[in-house]
This record gives sequence, C-alpha cells and structure tokens, in this order.
Amino acid sequence: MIAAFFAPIAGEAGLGLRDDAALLNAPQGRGLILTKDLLVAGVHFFENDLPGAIARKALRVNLSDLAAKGAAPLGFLLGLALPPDWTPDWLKAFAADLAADAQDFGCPLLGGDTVKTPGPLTLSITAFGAAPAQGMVRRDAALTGDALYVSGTVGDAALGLRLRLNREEDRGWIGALGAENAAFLADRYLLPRPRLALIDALGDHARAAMDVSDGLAGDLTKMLALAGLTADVALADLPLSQAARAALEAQPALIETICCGGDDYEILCAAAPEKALALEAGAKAAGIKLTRIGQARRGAVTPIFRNAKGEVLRFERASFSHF
Ligand SMILES: Nc1ncnc2c1ncn2[C@@H]1O[C@H](COP(=O)(O)OP(=O)(O)OP(=O)(O)O)[C@@H](O)[C@H]1O
Ligand SMILES: Cc1ncc(C[n+]2csc(CCOP(=O)(O)O)c2C)c(N)n1
Ligand SMILES: [Mg+2]
Repeated sequence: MIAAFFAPIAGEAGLGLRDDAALLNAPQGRGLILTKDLLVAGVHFFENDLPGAIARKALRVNLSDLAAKGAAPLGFLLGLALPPDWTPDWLKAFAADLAADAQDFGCPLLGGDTVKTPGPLTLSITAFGAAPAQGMVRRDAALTGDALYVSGTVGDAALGLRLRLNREEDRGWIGALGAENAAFLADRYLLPRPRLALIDALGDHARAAMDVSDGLAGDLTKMLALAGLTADVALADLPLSQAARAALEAQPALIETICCGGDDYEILCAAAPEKALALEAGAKAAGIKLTRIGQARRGAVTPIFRNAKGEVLRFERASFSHF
C-alpha cells in the first residue's frame, strides 16, 4: 500500500519510504519548528467529503500553524488510520491531492504510518518548518500597546459549516444568501488557505502570533492571556467577506458563529507600534489582506467585543472546544 500510494509522492528526505525513518537535514543556524494536528471524520470534516479535500485540509491546517510561527515548511509525516471500508480508489485520490498540495506549498511527504481502525477515518500530520532567522514568532510574546491584526476574513468557514449542516433554524439566512455567497462559504469550510505568504512579514515584524483555528474571540483570548493582556475589539473593524456580511444581514445572531465558530485558519498577530506599518507593508507585498482589529492593553479580563452601538457582546462560547 505504501509503495503503491505514498512512495511515489514522497520527498527526497523520505528515502523512498523504504527505511524505518526519514533523514532531514535541519537548516543551518535556524530553529526547527514542529507542529501536529489530528483530524477525525465527523469531528473535523465530513466522512463523505472527497478524499482529496480531506487530504488537503489535513496538510493545510498544519501549514497554517507553521505560517503563524513565521516558519518555512520543510516536510511532514502522515499518520493514517483507515476504516474497514477504505478502497484503493479512495486512497489514490487522497494521495494525488496530497501530492499536489505538498508540491504547491513546498512541503514534501517524508514518511508516516498506516493502520486499520474499527473507528472513523483518523489522520494526523506532523509538519516541520525552519524558524525565521530572528527566531520563532511566539504566541506568548505580545506586549501592552501592540497593534493586533488578523489576516483574510473571519467567520466564513464556521458559516460554511452551518450551511453544510443545513439545520431547520438556519434555512432562513441560508435561503437569503444567494448561490455565489453560499458556494464561497462552503469552500472556506472545506479548504483552508494557510497564510504562508506572510511568513517573512511575520518573522521580520510581528512580536507574537498564532493561527485562528478555534474562533477569533477564543483564540485572541488565548494569545493575550498568555501575556497578561486584553483588548477592545469593535465588530465594525472585523474583516468580513461579502458572503459573511450577507449572512449577518439576514441573521444578526450569526455574529457569534463568526467570532467564535473556528476553522478560519487565518493569522492573528501582534506588532510593536513602531513595526505596525512595516508589517502592513509586508502583508500587502505578499498579497495578503491584514486588518488591524485593536490594540493590546494590560488586563486580566477576556477581550471585549462591541457592536456598532458600543454594547458589549456576550458570547456563550468564545471558541470551539473538544472537551
Ligand atoms: N497530547 C498532547 N501531548 C503533548 N502536547 C500536546 C498534546 N496536545 C496538545 N499539545 C500541545 O499543546 C499546545 C497547544 O495545542 P493546541 O492543539 O491547543 O494548539 P492550537 O494551535 O491552539 O490548536 P490547533 O490544533 O487548532 O492548531 C501545543 O504546544 C501542543 O503541541
Ligand atoms: C464535521 C465538522 N463538525 C464540526 C467542525 C468544527 N470544528 C471541529 S474541530 C474545530 C477546531 C479546530 O480543530 P482542532 O482544535 O482540533 O485543531 C472546529 C471549529 C468541523 N470542522 N467539522
Ligand atoms: Mg494553531
């Protein structure tokens, strides 16, 4: 199975997937960044998602973590637990799209492990990256006064998930969206866009960063709490897509899903005031939208989100949590 499906798509350091391990030459003088994400059918994706979409998501959520650290991808290991109903065609499609993303993002497959499971399809990817010359961009390093930024737009994927679930109570706003907006949101759920184009700007100019995977409100809380900080965020400053705006107009309560739903895979970062303009210029040069959403300040309270009237929003759950 490995010789047929994975060896042909493996990188050079994978030694043809014929050895017990891979041999990766760590970059001279740069830290090695390691990250791992585990994905389970029914929890992180739908069992009936196309095999290629599952493969791409598994790699991309890991690449998003590397991007947040300013790390350049070096390679990855794949752990695959296949349910009894797996087929060669499924695995072939899975490997083909995995190979395409590995190529596009410059992150070769170096090895892994494959087993059978009585449970749902489960995948784990461990990705390796080279730290920026200045050192890894840490999650805990924000300081009071830092400008806070988020890349891309937030909330699209969480709306896309609700769209996909198509619950009775969501039919109203889903019906009001229009086909183009609906397709956009569905795609944002299915296929994360790791912001690797930002790694130089982050390495050069960001003080702290993390990727937004569980929801902006909760992830902002996580990043700032590590540094004893908080922030005030005006909803008007959040970068929302046209599709998310349309959903919100039809159903204002969706603001909670937008801020707390997760699956964004955008970058949240903090920059010293004197570095803010350079960070913005770096993102612009990289072709990635970066929006200033607030400023870090000292405080033990969770970040406060305010609506256009200045009212404080109360979120039931600030982010996705497994437990
Ligand atoms: N089972 C585990 N064993 C060892 N370390 C763990 C384990 N689970 C999580 N960690 C570590 O805890 C830290 C936070 O992990 P977490 O998965 O919450 O990261 P995250 O970036 O917030 O989430 P995401 O998985 O959405 O990227 C990381 O350093 C991670 O390596
Ligand atoms: C089918 C399905 N149901 C629910 C969700 C929502 N979801 C699951 S895990 C997660 C956070 C990131 O994961 P982790 O923290 O494990 O890295 C989110 C937002 C989904 N993606 N697919
Ligand atoms: Mg992360």
